[in-house]
Amino acid sequence: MSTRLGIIGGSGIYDMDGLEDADWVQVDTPWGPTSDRILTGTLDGQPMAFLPRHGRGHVHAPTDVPYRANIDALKRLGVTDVISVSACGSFREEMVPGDFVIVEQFIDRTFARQTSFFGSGCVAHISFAHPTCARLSKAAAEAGRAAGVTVHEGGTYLAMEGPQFSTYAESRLYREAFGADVIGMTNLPEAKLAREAELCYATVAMVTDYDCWHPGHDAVTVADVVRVLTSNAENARALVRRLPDLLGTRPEICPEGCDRALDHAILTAPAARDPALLARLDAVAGRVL
Ligand SMILES: CSC[C@H]1O[C@H](OP(=O)(O)O)[C@H](O)[C@@H]1O
Ligand SMILES: Nc1ncnc2[nH]cnc12
Repeated sequence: MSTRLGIIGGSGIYDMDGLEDADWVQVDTPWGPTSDRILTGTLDGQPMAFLPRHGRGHVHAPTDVPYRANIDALKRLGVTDVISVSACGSFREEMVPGDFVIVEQFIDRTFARQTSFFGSGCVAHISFAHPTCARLSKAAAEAGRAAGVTVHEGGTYLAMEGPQFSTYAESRLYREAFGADVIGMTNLPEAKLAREAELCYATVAMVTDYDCWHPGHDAVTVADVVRVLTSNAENARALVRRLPDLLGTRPEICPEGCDRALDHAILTAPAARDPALLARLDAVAGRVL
Protein backbone atom coordinates (compact mmCIF):
# COMPACT_ATOMS: atom_id res chain seq x y z
CA MET A 1 0.00 0.00 0.00
CA SER A 2 1.39 3.44 -0.77
CA THR A 3 1.72 6.08 1.88
CA ARG A 4 0.25 9.50 1.53
CA LEU A 5 2.00 11.68 4.04
CA GLY A 6 0.37 14.66 5.71
CA ILE A 7 2.48 17.19 7.56
CA ILE A 8 0.85 19.55 10.02
CA GLY A 9 3.22 22.44 10.58
CA GLY A 10 3.04 24.30 13.87
CA SER A 11 4.33 27.66 15.02
CA GLY A 12 6.96 29.02 12.65
CA ILE A 13 6.23 26.41 9.96
CA TYR A 14 3.77 27.86 7.50
CA ASP A 15 5.07 26.56 4.18
CA MET A 16 7.04 23.68 2.73
CA ASP A 17 9.53 24.05 -0.07
CA GLY A 18 10.80 21.38 -2.45
CA LEU A 19 7.41 19.93 -3.46
CA GLU A 20 6.90 19.11 -7.14
CA ASP A 21 3.57 20.09 -8.71
CA ALA A 22 2.90 22.17 -5.64
CA ASP A 23 -0.61 23.58 -5.38
CA TRP A 24 -2.47 25.20 -2.47
CA VAL A 25 -5.90 23.54 -2.62
CA GLN A 26 -9.08 24.32 -0.78
CA VAL A 27 -10.81 21.31 0.75
CA ASP A 28 -14.41 21.73 1.87
CA THR A 29 -15.41 19.77 4.96
CA PRO A 30 -18.64 19.23 6.90
CA TRP A 31 -16.79 20.63 9.94
CA GLY A 32 -16.20 24.07 8.46
CA PRO A 33 -13.10 25.67 6.92
CA THR A 34 -9.61 24.30 7.52
CA SER A 35 -6.85 26.45 9.05
CA ASP A 36 -5.73 27.41 5.55
CA ARG A 37 -5.57 25.93 2.10
CA ILE A 38 -3.56 22.70 1.97
CA LEU A 39 -0.35 22.48 -0.02
CA THR A 40 -0.34 19.31 -2.11
CA GLY A 41 2.42 17.94 -4.32
CA THR A 42 5.01 15.20 -4.42
CA LEU A 43 8.31 14.79 -2.63
CA ASP A 44 10.64 12.22 -4.19
CA GLY A 45 7.67 10.95 -6.16
CA GLN A 46 5.53 10.42 -3.08
CA PRO A 47 2.27 12.33 -2.71
CA MET A 48 2.22 14.69 0.21
CA ALA A 49 -0.05 17.26 1.82
CA PHE A 50 1.06 20.10 4.07
CA LEU A 51 -1.23 22.11 6.33
CA PRO A 52 -0.09 25.07 8.47
CA ARG A 53 -2.00 24.53 11.72
CA HIS A 54 -2.25 28.20 12.63
CA GLY A 55 -2.74 29.33 9.02
CA ARG A 56 -0.27 31.39 7.01
CA GLY A 57 0.40 34.55 9.01
CA HIS A 58 -0.41 32.66 12.26
CA VAL A 59 -4.08 33.63 12.53
CA HIS A 60 -5.58 30.82 14.65
CA ALA A 61 -4.95 30.61 18.42
CA PRO A 62 -4.47 27.09 19.84
CA THR A 63 -8.04 27.02 21.18
CA ASP A 64 -9.52 28.10 17.85
CA VAL A 65 -7.59 25.91 15.41
CA PRO A 66 -10.28 24.05 13.42
CA TYR A 67 -8.89 20.66 14.39
CA ARG A 68 -11.86 18.63 13.12
CA ALA A 69 -11.90 20.30 9.72
CA ASN A 70 -8.13 19.88 9.39
CA ILE A 71 -8.15 16.14 10.11
CA ASP A 72 -11.26 15.55 7.99
CA ALA A 73 -9.66 17.40 5.06
CA LEU A 74 -6.46 15.37 5.26
CA LYS A 75 -8.52 12.18 5.30
CA ARG A 76 -10.50 13.41 2.29
CA LEU A 77 -7.23 13.98 0.43
CA GLY A 78 -6.30 10.33 0.98
CA VAL A 79 -3.65 11.00 3.62
CA THR A 80 -2.73 7.87 5.59
CA ASP A 81 0.09 9.09 7.85
CA VAL A 82 0.13 12.42 9.68
CA ILE A 83 3.22 13.93 11.24
CA SER A 84 2.79 16.96 13.45
CA VAL A 85 5.83 19.22 13.67
CA SER A 86 5.32 21.40 16.72
CA ALA A 87 7.12 23.75 19.08
CA CYS A 88 7.25 22.73 22.74
CA GLY A 89 8.68 23.66 26.11
CA SER A 90 10.94 21.16 27.88
CA PHE A 91 10.58 19.82 31.43
CA ARG A 92 13.84 17.86 31.22
CA GLU A 93 17.34 19.26 31.59
CA GLU A 94 18.58 16.90 28.87
CA MET A 95 15.88 17.91 26.35
CA VAL A 96 17.67 21.03 25.21
CA PRO A 97 16.31 23.81 22.98
CA GLY A 98 17.00 22.69 19.43
CA ASP A 99 16.44 18.99 20.20
CA PHE A 100 13.52 17.04 18.75
CA VAL A 101 11.35 14.80 20.94
CA ILE A 102 9.35 12.03 19.28
CA VAL A 103 6.35 11.97 21.58
CA GLU A 104 4.87 8.68 22.74
CA GLN A 105 2.20 9.72 25.25
CA PHE A 106 -0.10 12.66 25.95
CA ILE A 107 -1.76 14.23 28.97
CA ASP A 108 -4.79 16.31 28.07
CA ARG A 109 -5.25 19.50 30.08
CA THR A 110 -7.27 21.28 27.39
CA PHE A 111 -10.86 22.19 28.22
CA ALA A 112 -12.32 24.39 25.50
CA ARG A 113 -12.13 22.34 22.31
CA GLN A 114 -14.15 19.95 20.21
CA THR A 115 -12.35 16.70 20.88
CA SER A 116 -14.41 14.21 18.86
CA PHE A 117 -16.14 13.77 15.50
CA PHE A 118 -18.74 11.63 17.25
CA GLY A 119 -21.51 12.53 19.69
CA SER A 120 -25.25 12.26 20.23
CA GLY A 121 -26.69 10.36 17.28
CA CYS A 122 -23.53 8.33 16.74
CA VAL A 123 -21.56 7.61 19.90
CA ALA A 124 -18.07 6.11 19.60
CA HIS A 125 -15.26 5.35 22.02
CA ILE A 126 -11.89 4.62 20.42
CA SER A 127 -9.00 3.04 22.34
CA PHE A 128 -6.34 5.64 23.02
CA ALA A 129 -3.89 3.90 25.36
CA HIS A 130 -1.17 4.26 22.74
CA PRO A 131 -1.99 7.58 21.10
CA THR A 132 0.90 7.75 18.62
CA CYS A 133 1.81 5.33 15.85
CA ALA A 134 5.06 3.51 16.75
CA ARG A 135 5.86 2.75 13.07
CA LEU A 136 5.50 6.39 12.05
CA SER A 137 7.32 7.65 15.16
CA LYS A 138 10.27 5.38 14.41
CA ALA A 139 10.51 6.75 10.87
CA ALA A 140 10.35 10.33 12.19
CA ALA A 141 13.13 9.59 14.69
CA GLU A 142 15.31 8.06 11.98
CA ALA A 143 14.65 11.00 9.67
CA GLY A 144 15.57 13.45 12.43
CA ARG A 145 18.84 11.68 13.22
CA ALA A 146 19.72 11.47 9.53
CA ALA A 147 19.17 15.22 9.39
CA GLY A 148 21.77 15.64 12.14
CA VAL A 149 19.37 16.58 14.93
CA THR A 150 19.54 15.29 18.52
CA VAL A 151 16.42 13.15 18.80
CA HIS A 152 14.82 11.83 21.99
CA GLU A 153 12.58 8.85 21.29
CA GLY A 154 9.59 8.68 23.62
CA GLY A 155 8.29 11.28 26.01
CA THR A 156 5.02 12.60 27.35
CA TYR A 157 3.54 15.79 25.89
CA LEU A 158 1.26 17.77 28.15
CA ALA A 159 -1.31 19.70 26.12
CA MET A 160 -2.48 22.86 27.90
CA GLU A 161 -5.27 25.17 26.80
CA GLY A 162 -3.30 28.42 26.59
CA PRO A 163 -2.93 30.87 25.05
CA GLN A 164 -1.07 32.13 28.13
CA PHE A 165 2.01 30.14 29.10
CA SER A 166 1.94 28.20 32.40
CA THR A 167 2.43 29.56 35.88
CA TYR A 168 5.46 28.45 37.88
CA ALA A 169 3.21 26.24 40.04
CA GLU A 170 1.70 24.57 36.96
CA SER A 171 5.09 24.06 35.35
CA ARG A 172 6.39 22.31 38.50
CA LEU A 173 3.20 20.25 38.82
CA TYR A 174 3.42 19.00 35.25
CA ARG A 175 7.13 18.23 35.54
CA GLU A 176 7.31 16.76 39.05
CA ALA A 177 3.89 15.27 39.80
CA PHE A 178 2.59 14.48 36.30
CA GLY A 179 5.96 13.36 34.92
CA ALA A 180 5.44 15.18 31.63
CA ASP A 181 8.52 15.72 29.47
CA VAL A 182 7.36 18.49 27.14
CA ILE A 183 4.50 20.97 26.94
CA GLY A 184 2.55 22.49 24.07
CA MET A 185 -0.94 23.74 23.26
CA THR A 186 -2.02 21.95 20.12
CA ASN A 187 -1.38 18.24 19.74
CA LEU A 188 -4.58 17.40 21.57
CA PRO A 189 -7.29 17.10 20.41
CA GLU A 190 -5.46 16.66 17.09
CA ALA A 191 -4.11 13.21 18.00
CA LYS A 192 -7.53 12.06 19.25
CA LEU A 193 -9.23 13.17 16.05
CA ALA A 194 -6.56 11.53 13.90
CA ARG A 195 -7.15 8.23 15.70
CA GLU A 196 -10.93 8.58 15.25
CA ALA A 197 -10.29 9.18 11.55
CA GLU A 198 -8.12 6.03 11.49
CA LEU A 199 -5.00 7.96 10.53
CA CYS A 200 -1.54 7.10 11.82
CA TYR A 201 -0.25 10.08 13.82
CA ALA A 202 3.18 10.98 15.20
CA THR A 203 4.47 14.11 16.90
CA VAL A 204 7.85 15.68 16.33
CA ALA A 205 8.10 18.16 19.19
CA MET A 206 10.86 20.70 18.64
CA VAL A 207 12.14 22.00 21.97
CA THR A 208 12.22 25.78 22.03
CA ASP A 209 12.48 26.62 25.75
CA TYR A 210 12.45 25.36 29.36
CA ASP A 211 8.98 26.76 30.08
CA CYS A 212 9.38 28.44 33.51
CA TRP A 213 10.50 25.73 35.96
CA HIS A 214 14.24 25.91 35.32
CA PRO A 215 16.21 27.93 37.90
CA GLY A 216 18.92 28.68 35.33
CA HIS A 217 16.62 30.02 32.60
CA ASP A 218 14.16 32.90 32.36
CA ALA A 219 10.47 32.09 31.91
CA VAL A 220 9.54 31.40 28.29
CA THR A 221 8.51 34.23 25.97
CA VAL A 222 7.31 34.09 22.37
CA ALA A 223 10.55 35.78 21.35
CA ASP A 224 12.52 32.78 22.72
CA VAL A 225 10.29 30.34 20.87
CA VAL A 226 10.59 32.22 17.58
CA ARG A 227 14.37 32.58 17.87
CA VAL A 228 14.88 28.83 18.34
CA LEU A 229 12.31 27.94 15.68
CA THR A 230 13.97 30.23 13.15
CA SER A 231 17.34 28.59 13.67
CA ASN A 232 15.65 25.17 13.60
CA ALA A 233 13.44 25.53 10.55
CA GLU A 234 16.02 24.00 8.23
CA ASN A 235 16.31 20.95 10.52
CA ALA A 236 12.55 20.45 10.38
CA ARG A 237 12.62 20.71 6.58
CA ALA A 238 15.55 18.26 6.42
CA LEU A 239 13.59 15.78 8.55
CA VAL A 240 10.55 16.01 6.27
CA ARG A 241 12.67 15.58 3.13
CA ARG A 242 13.94 12.23 4.45
CA LEU A 243 10.49 10.82 5.19
CA PRO A 244 9.42 9.63 1.71
CA ASP A 245 12.43 7.33 1.58
CA LEU A 246 11.65 5.87 4.99
CA LEU A 247 7.90 5.58 4.48
CA GLY A 248 7.77 4.56 0.82
CA THR A 249 5.70 1.49 1.31
CA ARG A 250 3.19 0.97 4.01
CA PRO A 251 2.21 -2.37 5.51
CA GLU A 252 -1.15 -3.54 4.16
CA ILE A 253 -2.59 -2.90 7.61
CA CYS A 254 -1.03 -0.70 10.27
CA PRO A 255 0.72 -2.98 12.82
CA GLU A 256 -0.42 -0.58 15.54
CA GLY A 257 -4.07 -0.83 14.48
CA CYS A 258 -4.46 2.92 13.82
CA ASP A 259 -6.24 2.26 10.53
CA ARG A 260 -8.85 0.03 12.21
CA ALA A 261 -9.53 2.14 15.29
CA LEU A 262 -13.26 2.26 14.60
CA ASP A 263 -13.72 -1.50 14.23
CA HIS A 264 -15.42 -1.90 17.61
CA ALA A 265 -15.83 1.73 18.66
CA ILE A 266 -19.34 2.72 17.60
CA LEU A 267 -22.03 1.97 20.18
CA THR A 268 -25.15 3.59 18.77
CA ALA A 269 -27.48 1.02 17.20
CA PRO A 270 -27.77 1.45 13.41
CA ALA A 271 -31.49 2.24 13.65
CA ALA A 272 -30.86 4.93 16.28
CA ARG A 273 -28.16 6.82 14.39
CA ASP A 274 -28.71 10.42 13.35
CA PRO A 275 -28.58 10.65 9.52
CA ALA A 276 -27.31 14.25 9.66
CA LEU A 277 -24.32 13.25 11.79
CA LEU A 278 -23.68 10.17 9.65
CA ALA A 279 -23.50 12.42 6.61
CA ARG A 280 -20.82 14.54 8.29
CA LEU A 281 -18.88 11.38 9.14
CA ASP A 282 -18.60 10.27 5.51
CA ALA A 283 -14.84 10.76 5.16
CA VAL A 284 -13.80 10.03 8.73
CA ALA A 285 -15.88 6.92 9.38
CA GLY A 286 -17.17 5.91 5.95
CA ARG A 287 -15.25 2.63 6.17
CA VAL A 288 -17.43 1.36 9.01
CA LEU A 289 -20.73 3.20 8.47
C1 LIG B 1 4.61 30.44 19.68
S1 LIG B 1 4.63 29.86 21.31
C2 LIG B 1 3.16 28.94 21.66
C3 LIG B 1 2.57 28.18 20.50
O1 LIG B 1 3.61 27.39 19.91
C4 LIG B 1 3.19 26.04 19.86
O2 LIG B 1 2.48 25.89 18.65
P1 LIG B 1 2.47 24.55 17.76
O3 LIG B 1 2.16 23.42 18.69
O4 LIG B 1 1.40 24.75 16.74
O5 LIG B 1 3.86 24.46 17.16
C5 LIG B 1 2.29 25.92 21.08
O6 LIG B 1 1.48 24.76 21.06
C6 LIG B 1 1.52 27.21 21.02
O7 LIG B 1 0.44 27.15 20.12
N1 LIG C 1 6.62 26.49 27.19
C1 LIG C 1 5.64 26.28 26.34
N2 LIG C 1 4.37 26.06 26.78
C2 LIG C 1 3.37 25.82 25.91
N3 LIG C 1 3.54 25.81 24.58
C3 LIG C 1 4.76 26.03 24.10
N4 LIG C 1 5.22 26.06 22.84
C4 LIG C 1 6.53 26.31 22.88
N5 LIG C 1 6.95 26.44 24.16
C5 LIG C 1 5.86 26.26 24.94
